[in-house]
Amino acid sequence: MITVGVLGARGRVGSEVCRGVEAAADMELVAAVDVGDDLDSLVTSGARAVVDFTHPDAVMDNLEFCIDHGIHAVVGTTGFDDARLDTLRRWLADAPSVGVLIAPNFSIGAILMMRFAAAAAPYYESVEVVELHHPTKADAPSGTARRTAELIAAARREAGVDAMPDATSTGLDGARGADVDGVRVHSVRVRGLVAHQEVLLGGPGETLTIRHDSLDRASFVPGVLTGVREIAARPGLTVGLEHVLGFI
Ligand SMILES: NC(=O)C1=CN([C@@H]2O[C@H](COP(=O)(O)OP(=O)(O)OC[C@H]3O[C@@H](n4cnc5c(N)ncnc54)[C@H](OP(=O)(O)O)[C@@H]3O)[C@@H](O)[C@H]2O)C=CC1
Ligand SMILES: O=C(O)C1=N[C@H](C(=O)O)C[C@H](O)C1
Repeated sequence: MITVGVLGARGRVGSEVCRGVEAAADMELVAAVDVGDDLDSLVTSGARAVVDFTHPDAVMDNLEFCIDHGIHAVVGTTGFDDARLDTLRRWLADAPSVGVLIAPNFSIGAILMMRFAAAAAPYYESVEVVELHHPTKADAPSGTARRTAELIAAARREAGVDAMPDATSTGLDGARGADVDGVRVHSVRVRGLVAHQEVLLGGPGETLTIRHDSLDRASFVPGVLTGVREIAARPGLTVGLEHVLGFI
């Protein structure tokens, strides 16, 4: 049995993960922690792995605690830039048996969408990302959109593709979205939505649209459980569930 603690256990995704862990025959939910609860319960309950779906402002403190206490971590919380990833690598260097998996998106469709977008990106003059989420989301753009834009930019750099055409010279600030590595990312926040993304690619006389929809937060749970099962065998830092799934 893998003993699992969940951080953010009363949240939208954390509560789904708790249900998933409880339903898994090879796992036991030993700690369900949210704001106001003591992180020490992760240690006293004997959690071998922790799942974190909390808040970008909270996740680094949680991870420092887990690494210090030799607990593996599977992390869905967003907000990881290069500086944060470097900090994690430094902490993990002092705890060589601990594994941390950071995944901007745990749904299989989103991972495939990112890979399809990166594969198609060098073949089109223009590529832009539109992400659409519920209005209670803390961050913009989404972690998934950032990662998608970075993958697109890397694929285009590697292929030696020219910069995208854009004649915009006047207008309102923000109208062209955020610039992530030279790729425009647009964030929509609308009540009723869960998590959705479109990658729009265009060349002379044609467009290609790659779209993924998470219609229910249950879409994230199988990927999280896979991460929990695999993390003990992956010491150090892993970024992206695709590595665990063997896509890369
Ligand atoms: N990688 C992926 O596949 C996915 C990632 N996410 C990301 O996961 C994160 C959480 O999303 P979501 O579930 O929608 O958010 P919610 O706000 O619904 O849930 C977060 C929960 O964590 C609690 N929390 C905040 N700080 C702490 C802390 N220090 N210790 C323990 N619990 C804490 C919150 O409490 P309170 O409300 O009182 O602040 C809340 O109950 C976001 O960063 C989101 O972008 C979301 C979906 C999929
Ligand atoms: O906050 C959310 O809801 C989601 N967050 C992740 C992100 O920022 O990419 C994953 C998914 O989009 C849902």
